[in-house]
Amino acid sequence: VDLSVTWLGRAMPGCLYNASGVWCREEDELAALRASAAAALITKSATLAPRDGNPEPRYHPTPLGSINSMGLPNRGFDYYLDFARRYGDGGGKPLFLSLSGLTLDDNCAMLRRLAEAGLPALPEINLSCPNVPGKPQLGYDFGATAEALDAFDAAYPGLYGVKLPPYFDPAHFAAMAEILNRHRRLAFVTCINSIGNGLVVDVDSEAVVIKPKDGLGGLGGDYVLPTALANVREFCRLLPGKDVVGCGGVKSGREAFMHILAGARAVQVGTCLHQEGPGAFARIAAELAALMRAKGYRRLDDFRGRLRTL
Ligand SMILES: O=C(O)c1[nH]c(=O)[nH]c(=O)c1Cl
Repeated sequence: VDLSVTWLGRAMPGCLYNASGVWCREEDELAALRASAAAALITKSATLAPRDGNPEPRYHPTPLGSINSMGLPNRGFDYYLDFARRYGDGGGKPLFLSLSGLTLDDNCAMLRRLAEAGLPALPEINLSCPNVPGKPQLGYDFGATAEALDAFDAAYPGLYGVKLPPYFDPAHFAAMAEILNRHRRLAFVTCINSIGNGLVVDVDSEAVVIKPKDGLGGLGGDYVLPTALANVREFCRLLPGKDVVGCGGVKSGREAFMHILAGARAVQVGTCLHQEGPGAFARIAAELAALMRAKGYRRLDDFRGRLRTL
């Protein structure tokens, strides 16, 4: 079976890669991803200047997934741009740079610098970080999102994507789609980021499990799979001509299959990668291939977007 993906004028040897933020903050982590069965790489969301992020504990695994309030710890844009310069074409594995400026000007400055560098790396602009105290998620402010995308178009001449927060209402899917469809070079959306501001409680300690925001953090893993699939399927329907990358709750070939059935062009792995490490990509790919073989599918196009309704 063939798990390869061709999109954005690039070819990927498979369909799985990391979710931004997981195993991608440091150069050695990115090198491990590149050496793994991941079919692409994306860097930790960059701010213009380096950041330490929120106080620890700020990540906590649970039986059903994870909660995090990292607070955008990253090495700063120059570090990831330098990595991208030395990455070249990555031996056939596309590189994406996640950008999460604290202001619109910062995002535009990073986009301009990326454009000037003239590298194959593509930006995935993060509209959905839920964990910077005092900073609301851009993706939940439709006016601000519309303004930001106009500025991104002016700052960056190439193809770009955005990382969206989960939406939970058809009116919101429609409102976002109306805005996103105004932008021809906005070539892909990644659905979803963590479900923001959940609260995990430890019965024994009678306490929360992470320090920032009195325990509030973004949820990942099993908690988010149905929401992720809904966002993938709705935006595939509402954004003709754009690609949707599925992210959320992928821990085996089965969830990867679900995301592609819902329409995903490619699939990102977050919480499961954090817990298992880069070996997860070979395992999930093998499971997906076995599932495809059992169903008589030879390539992803044989079933992508074919989710049946009743
Ligand atoms: O706290 C974080 O660094 C973080 N955590 C998330 O779950 N999603 C994001 O986009 C970011 Cl930027």
